[in-house]
Amino acid sequence: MDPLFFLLCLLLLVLLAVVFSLILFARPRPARVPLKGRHVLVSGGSSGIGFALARRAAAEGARVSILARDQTRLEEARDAIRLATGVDALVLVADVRDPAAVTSALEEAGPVDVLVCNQGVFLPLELEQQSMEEVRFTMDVNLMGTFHLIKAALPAMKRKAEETGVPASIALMSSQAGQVGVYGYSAYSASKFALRGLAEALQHEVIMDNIHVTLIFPPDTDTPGLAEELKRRPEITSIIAASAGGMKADDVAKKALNGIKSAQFVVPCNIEGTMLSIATAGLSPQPSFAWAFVEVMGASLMRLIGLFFQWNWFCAIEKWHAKKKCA
Ligand SMILES: NC(=O)C1=CN([C@@H]2O[C@H](COP(=O)(O)OP(=O)(O)OC[C@H]3O[C@@H](n4cnc5c(N)ncnc54)[C@H](OP(=O)(O)O)[C@@H]3O)[C@@H](O)[C@H]2O)C=CC1
Ligand SMILES: CCCCCCCCCCCCCCCC(=O)[C@@H](N)CO
Repeated sequence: MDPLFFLLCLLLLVLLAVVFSLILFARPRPARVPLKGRHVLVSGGSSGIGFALARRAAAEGARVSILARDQTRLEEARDAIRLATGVDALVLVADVRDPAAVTSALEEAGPVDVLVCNQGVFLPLELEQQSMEEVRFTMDVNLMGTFHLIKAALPAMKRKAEETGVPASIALMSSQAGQVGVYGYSAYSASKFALRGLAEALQHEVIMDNIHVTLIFPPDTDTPGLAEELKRRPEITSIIAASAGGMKADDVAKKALNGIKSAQFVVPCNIEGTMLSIATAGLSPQPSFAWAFVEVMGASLMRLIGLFFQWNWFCAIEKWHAKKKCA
């Protein structure tokens, strides 16, 4: 036999063995989380990505609740959702930093099938310049707020998932800055990386309750929040963020909702995001054997490409510093 042909056959056999073992071992097992007729609660549902998500969920026949601080913006969002879909969303006024307010909001809303923890603040600044008040505020809203939501929603969610036997979902809105640390985002990246630890641990704890955890990693997304952020974002932060491009809120919402429905653990939103997710797969749960295979095969290449990106970013930082010195 031709030795080259023999080697090719051997390679194919090894690859098939990998695929076959991943089909057997990929966990948690794949599931579908239906939306029609189910209760979807979106925190930060009055603006940007959260609003787009709530509207899409309503359009797919879900009962929707939106939670945020500002009642007027919530009511405007409710009216816009009604106009677009005919669905009357429930408005919940609460600050996620206040556990008592979150608990009573969830009592008012009733049992949830899909909890989307999407509220978030982003106040980019070099840590040396940033006040600890801003650091704490970022952690309180993005991380502690998410804990409060999950703690308040989980008992009733578990009961309902058990009674109905239909899979439920807890989705957390991270960011690509929750997969790679970025200049100006020390507080923000810390708060978003933390969500990953929370999500991985939580998935272990709730899998037997038929609850699937989903982590969403959007790039820069055109929202009222981003418009505010851009007024103060350091130039270098914007240069680095530009490597992943930008998206529209509705496109992110679509990706996110598809990820939730197919019970994916990690949901990247664009091509750069997919590469980033392969590079940072770590030990995260992976229900899809096909994606598990892509992760196994892509790991070293994506590490290499990631190092080139880091090279590029450090060059940009050096150049920017040199320019600042000359001026
Ligand atoms: N836009 C982007 O470029 C990206 C955004 N993300 C993440 O997506 C999520 C949504 O972002 P985006 O749509 O841009 O944000 P927006 O600023 O447009 O909207 C934020 C929403 O969160 C609510 N919110 C903020 N603070 C609190 C709080 N303390 N309690 C309750 N609700 C609160 C706001 O309402 P109110 O102020 O009335 O409380 C609003 O509904 C965030 O988690 C963000 O980190 C991730 C990657 C990129
Ligand atoms: C291995 C291949 C790597 C591929 C490229 C990776 C590029 C990463 C860029 C990170 C950008 C972070 C933007 C965060 C946006 C955000 O969260 C703020 N707008 C706040 O809302």
